[in-house]
Amino acid sequence: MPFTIAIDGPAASGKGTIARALAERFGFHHLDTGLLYRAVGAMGGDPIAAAQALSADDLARPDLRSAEAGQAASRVATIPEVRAALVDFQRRFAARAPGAILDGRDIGTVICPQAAVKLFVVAADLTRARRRAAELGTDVEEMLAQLRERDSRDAARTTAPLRPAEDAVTLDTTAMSIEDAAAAAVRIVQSRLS
Ligand SMILES: Nc1ncnc2c1ncn2[C@@H]1O[C@H](COP(=O)(O)OP(=O)(O)O)[C@@H](O)[C@H]1O
Ligand SMILES: Nc1ccn([C@@H]2O[C@H](COP(=O)(O)OP(=O)(O)O)[C@@H](O)[C@H]2O)c(=O)n1
Repeated sequence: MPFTIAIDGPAASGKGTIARALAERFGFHHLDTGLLYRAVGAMGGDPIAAAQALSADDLARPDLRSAEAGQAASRVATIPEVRAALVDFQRRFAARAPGAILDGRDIGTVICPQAAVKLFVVAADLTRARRRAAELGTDVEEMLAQLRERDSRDAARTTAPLRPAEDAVTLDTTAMSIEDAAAAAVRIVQSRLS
């Protein structure tokens, strides 16, 4: 049975960074599920048709990491049919041997409720805004407002809202370096692998 790790949490909390570190350490596959929604938002037109037609190649678009793509993703992510069209791709990925790590918003609650390990990665709003603004070279105050808007939309939607699974371990990375956060996540996974 492949080993699945679910990593959820608000924007720019450090999910992808931790997921990549775990993928490297344990030799597991990694899927940044946010790219699926970013690609659907970026494709324009009917988002439901875009989600149904999505292919892995669409995830390679260079413009998906922008703040605008994140906002567009968050808007299409409220549409139940968009979410339904993306479930199979994520679950097929989650079944890849020897193990798969998926990061997003609803992995531990909807996509992979049976995941062996569920992390809910959080950090203070301003910390997250500073990190993402540094990453994109944009203004911190503007990023803070954007992240707050996106996080509240993600948490308020009726379908697959952003929330920790009952059995998720919460990891607050506010005061952690990237190395500390990765080491903490590795320890959590190792405790479940043994
Ligand atoms: N613990 C940390 N300390 C400092 N910077 C971090 C930490 N974790 C992630 N980052 C940086 O913050 C930004 C957002 O991290 P990322 O892993 O992409 O977040 P998410 O996947 O949750 O959106 C990236 O530039 C990343 O390098
Ligand atoms: N599994 C997921 C992943 C992303 N999303 C949506 O897609 C947007 C972008 O996700 P992302 O993970 O790329 O965003 P960041 O956390 O990297 O900023 C989120 O704000 C959500 O609205 C989702 O609804 N479900």
